[in-house]
Amino acid sequence: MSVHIGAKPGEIAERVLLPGDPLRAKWIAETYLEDATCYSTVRGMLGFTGRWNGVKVSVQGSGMGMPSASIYAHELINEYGVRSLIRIGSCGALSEDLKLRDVIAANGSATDSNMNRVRFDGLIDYAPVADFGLLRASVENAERRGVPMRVGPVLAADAFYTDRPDLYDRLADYGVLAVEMESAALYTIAARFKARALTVLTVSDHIKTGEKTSSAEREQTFSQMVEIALDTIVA
Ligand SMILES: O=P(O)(O)O[C@H]1O[C@H](CO)[C@@H](O)[C@H]1O
Ligand SMILES: O=c1cc[nH]c(=O)[nH]1
Repeated sequence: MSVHIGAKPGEIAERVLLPGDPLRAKWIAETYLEDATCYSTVRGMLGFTGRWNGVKVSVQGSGMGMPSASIYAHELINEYGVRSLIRIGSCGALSEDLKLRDVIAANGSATDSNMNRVRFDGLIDYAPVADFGLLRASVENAERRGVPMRVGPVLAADAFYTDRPDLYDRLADYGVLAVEMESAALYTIAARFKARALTVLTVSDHIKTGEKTSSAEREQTFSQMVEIALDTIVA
């Protein structure tokens, strides 16, 4: 077991889905995975392993924000040998032409986090990007399922409640689709340790219109995103 994950060696698959919400992990395990078992309850950040289309897959809660998600990505890759990670999260739409429940694949991730400035001594603005193979497979799987998934950059923000909504407008002008809180750290850690990562998101709220889904809907109803991610992680 690692410090933050209570699994024994071999209990976690090489392919992992990462919802921020541990109860979304539980719902996915119970709804989609065959023979799912819970391998970790450490800090309530639940993790499960089962099979999707006969292939071993794990689903691990990663918490909210880049410090939390970084811990899970680091330990999964370095202590459990995980090779492919797909974050499946909720996000706030910045782009006017997105609506509630639209699905997005994040090909790149802008961020206001200081983590990569520390990594590169403030000398480089590192560009965290998705693994191209996973991204391409997710597009193919979305098309096969008839889901009109958008592909584009997102913002990984440190703060959920921002004092700078003007920056969201500026980012939208530059084609940034939505805001969430983990993708930049996931892409960076996967690159550093030679793993593959992708982020697929569902629009849970719209920053411009104020429309929003409930917390129960965010936990248990974003099924198109989950199905695309499952098809992609086993591809
Ligand atoms: O729904 P999840 O995966 O937690 O993702 C989004 O929701 C949380 C904020 O409500 C942040 O973690 C953000 O990235
Ligand atoms: O990080 C997030 C997630 C969902 N909605 C937001 O506005 N921000």
